[in-house]
Amino acid sequence: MTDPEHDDTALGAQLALEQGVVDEVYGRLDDLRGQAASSLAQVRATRAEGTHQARSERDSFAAMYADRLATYDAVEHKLVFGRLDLAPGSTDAADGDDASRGPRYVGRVGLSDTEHTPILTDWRAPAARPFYQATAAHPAGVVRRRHLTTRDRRVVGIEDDVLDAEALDPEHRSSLAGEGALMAALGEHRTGRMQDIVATIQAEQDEIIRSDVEGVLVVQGGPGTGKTAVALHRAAYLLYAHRERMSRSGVLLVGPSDAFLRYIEKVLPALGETGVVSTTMSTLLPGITATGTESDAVARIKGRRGWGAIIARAVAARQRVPAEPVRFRLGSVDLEIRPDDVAAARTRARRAHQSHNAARVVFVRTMLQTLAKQYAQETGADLAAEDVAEVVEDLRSHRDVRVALNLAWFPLSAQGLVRDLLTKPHRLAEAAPGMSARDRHLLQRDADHPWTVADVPLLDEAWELIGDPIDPERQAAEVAAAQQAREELEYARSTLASYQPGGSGLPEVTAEQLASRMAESGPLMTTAERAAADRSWTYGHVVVDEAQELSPMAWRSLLRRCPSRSFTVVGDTGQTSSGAGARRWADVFDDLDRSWRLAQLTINYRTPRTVMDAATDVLHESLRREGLHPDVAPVTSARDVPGSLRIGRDLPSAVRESLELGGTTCVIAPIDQVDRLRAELDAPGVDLTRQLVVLDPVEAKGLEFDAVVAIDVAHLGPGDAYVAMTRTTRRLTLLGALPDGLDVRDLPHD
Ligand SMILES: Nc1ncnc2c1ncn2[C@@H]1O[C@H](COP(=O)(O)OP(=O)(O)OP(=O)(O)O)[C@@H](O)[C@H]1O
Repeated sequence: MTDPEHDDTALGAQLALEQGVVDEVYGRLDDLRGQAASSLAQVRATRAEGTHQARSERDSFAAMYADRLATYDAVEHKLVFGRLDLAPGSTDAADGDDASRGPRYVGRVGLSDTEHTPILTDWRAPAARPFYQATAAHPAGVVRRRHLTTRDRRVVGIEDDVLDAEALDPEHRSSLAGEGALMAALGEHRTGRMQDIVATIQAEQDEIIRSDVEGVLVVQGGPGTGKTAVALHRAAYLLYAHRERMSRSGVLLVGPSDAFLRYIEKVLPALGETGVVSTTMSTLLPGITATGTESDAVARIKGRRGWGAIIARAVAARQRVPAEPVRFRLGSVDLEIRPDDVAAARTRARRAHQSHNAARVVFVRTMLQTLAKQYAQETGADLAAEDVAEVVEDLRSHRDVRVALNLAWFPLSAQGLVRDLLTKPHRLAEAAPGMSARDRHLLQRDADHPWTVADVPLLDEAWELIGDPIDPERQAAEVAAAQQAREELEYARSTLASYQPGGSGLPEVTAEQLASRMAESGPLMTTAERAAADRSWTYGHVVVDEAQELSPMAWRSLLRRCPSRSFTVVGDTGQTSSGAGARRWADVFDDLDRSWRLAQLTINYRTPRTVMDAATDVLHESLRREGLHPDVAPVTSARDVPGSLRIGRDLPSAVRESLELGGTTCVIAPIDQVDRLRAELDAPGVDLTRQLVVLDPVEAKGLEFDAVVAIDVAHLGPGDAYVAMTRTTRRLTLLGALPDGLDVRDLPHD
């Protein structure tokens, strides 16, 4: 028989014991923070004297200490959340740690005491893995796993999983206590900002987070299964486990919307990581923001695979051999630009395998030399090298030559080429002879139409083939910058050792990171900032969220950003709303990367079971009606909430009652109603930190709210209806036209 009073005392004693450990860890964090602050103050107080080198060194170290301070601040919340008790004699190959050293504490970062003894294990370290992976069937030497719940710096709860009950001594057995940390996290009110899940990552999620960095990993999972959370934690894990490679090349995260990027922006910093470039497809290319809209039919045409060949043909069409010789006069000599010579120069330039604009230099040089030879033949002179150079320069500046060579090999820009294709029917017909006249007609638009998201991969394709606009000054500056970067890396390597504080528990700063800060292009520019500004940057890893929305052309663009094909792709083909998006992952990846692998997530941590089951019925009904067969696996909700699904009476009362639950409420409606509803409810824009927002289903992708009021779900496509119905953590109220497939008999009507 259990004695409640004894249980309380035992729990109190355990809480006090854990508080002691947590205090020590925070004490160490405070010390390190103090050290970093004083180092920063010291560096800042140093007078920036003399050379550029000395100044940039000072700035770089100042930035490094400022970064450390920011990291210490970011990990403050829930710094310690786990404890592993290992069976006596069990050793861990990862760090040689063994049970005799006492329990192992797991937290956001790794910390050691002043004697260099580890006091906190980084959640990403191999030694922390059993915290997420150990089960009763496979305890991995763990006797007990303890979840610590802290508020501010206070331990307020403990919860134990006994993995090896045999090995537990009676004293330990009586100390088992605590509410489910996971359920507690799931039950919290939403704030409009995603929180990390580091304290409660589940085994199937951990498996994906730590999966091998190489290759394309596709994670399919229904709504709320933690795909976004897993993708972000995987990015943090890879930055930790492959720091050298990732700090040099960076990690790119592609999300569905700016609102989504704001929603998740706090997660990686809270995991101690800031070096990730976040973007949407609309802003993938530096200097271009796609704000235009267009019909789904047009987006679908633009998303088709064949555009690589179409754009290549459009570029090749600007490398032309004239039908007739072009005659001109240089001084008193008659010369001609002959079709055969142009054809030969064109072949030579094409063989250089460079972009159009870079190869143009080869073409022009070849043509000028050919014409200089013709000049020598015509004059019968045996020209010395300087004379040839002079003739070449005269030819280069000759107006007729310039015009003829431009016509033969036109200097292009990606924007100009794509705009021509979309606004000049003859250009598109020439480049896309296989496209139907109807599709070509659909694509045509006015020249001042803003870029759309479906244009971005076409622009990228063109940019790849055409290269940057020709700018000799910039080319020279790039060569000089590359030389300087090499020197700075050498310098950073040689000086870094003396500055590394050591024993801080934080990842060491690499020479590459330091050198990148010293770069002339801006002493405080990080790898991430430089990567974001450079279209041709190739990343160490790319994470793509809501990946089901991307077209085959968008995938081509993204694969270009990481030729080593290290990708984490998360999505749900049941939620696809773009006509150009994916219904089956094999259709996307079999063509792009044969070695792609699939992982599945099956537990919904967001949506109450009643709501999730109804959403699934509606999805299946609408897919059946539309004859669609996406790969969707069944999803089970981790919990239910009484009264979580209801039919509303009218908008004001549905919104009022939703807001009364506390936390956030979102009204989701077909796009043509959104403006009116925003005005009516005084909820303008997409500010997720407000208590009430109005969104269309595409804007709501990836987000979640305490309560959702979904209007006219019957008028939404299958993916959009599924998205709208699965955004809530507590209550879904349906208003207006109800979707087919919903069993309304037992539902409460307001
Ligand atoms: N292991 C976990 N511990 C605590 N919370 C979790 C866990 N896994 C997921 N969650 C929570 O569940 C919710 C849904 O997660 P997330 O947004 O990552 O799902 P998703 O699969 O991307 O959803 P969707 O496809 O519907 O946008 C989030 O609030 C997330 O914090």
